[in-house]
Amino acid sequence: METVSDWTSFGGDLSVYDHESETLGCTMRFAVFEPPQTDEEPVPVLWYLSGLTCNWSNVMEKGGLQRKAAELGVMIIAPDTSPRGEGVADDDAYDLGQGAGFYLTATQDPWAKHYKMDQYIMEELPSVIRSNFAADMRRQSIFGHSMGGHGALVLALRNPGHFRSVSAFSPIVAPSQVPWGEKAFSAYLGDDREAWKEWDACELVRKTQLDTTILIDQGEDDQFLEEQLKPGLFEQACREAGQPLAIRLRPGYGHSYYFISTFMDDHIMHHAKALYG
Ligand SMILES: N[C@@H](CCC(=O)N[C@@H](CS)C(=O)NCC(=O)O)C(=O)O
Repeated sequence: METVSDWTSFGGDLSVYDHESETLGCTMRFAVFEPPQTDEEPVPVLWYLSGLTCNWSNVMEKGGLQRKAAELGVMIIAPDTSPRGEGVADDDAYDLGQGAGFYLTATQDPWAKHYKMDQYIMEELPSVIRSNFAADMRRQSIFGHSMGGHGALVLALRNPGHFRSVSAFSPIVAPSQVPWGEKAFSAYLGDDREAWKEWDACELVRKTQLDTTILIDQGEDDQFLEEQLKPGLFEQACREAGQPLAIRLRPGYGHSYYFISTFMDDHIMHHAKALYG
């Protein structure tokens, strides 16, 4: 693991690292915000998964998470959104390939060789965090934005009990039914739509419910709301399955980090309550 940058922020430490990922077969960059409490004892961990085109920097630079995470003693990890590098399959479009890993294991060429973001987030990166930081890995939660909201919901629903809480800003909740998801899943998983169900929050929640209320914030003026996000589909699936869900529509807000940073404190408080409860 190699340190790329290291800053003091709100009494804590915000640092960026490169490491060789065996799972993904490339060098990966991630950021960690360590709250000041890590000087005394290991603290719980909150994973933040970003959206299309993003890397570690979007949420760390624009999400406004440091003050609340420092106050409440939560470590935040911001991984990248896909495998990266010259030898890694890519596409010219912003919504496929590098920057658009969709937090799944691809089964189709040329993607299958490197695109295994779920394994990276669930197994390899946690072991890097456990070995190098004062992290209490028995207490983990997850949240994310857009494609990363999809990632947070899907990873929590595929691994019930692993995360103490899950939340999302403007998540892609039904990738099998919207253009972003249809494009990515066709490429990564192939044409068999049965295989898509394993990576679709609306499908997963019908089979598995979580023992925690899922929190979602969604801007009503989000340009992607009607075509790509469709939170009503998840609301209906949760209602039918008996999954507790708190979904809050926010008038006037869009899809950007101006929206995310507005409600960031709420989400960190939601997770801290579960992590310290
Ligand atoms: N049209 C946009 C779509 C991508 C987009 O809106 N990405 C969201 C996540 S789905 C984002 O967080 N972008 C980076 C940012 O706002 O910092 C682009 O090409 O960048």
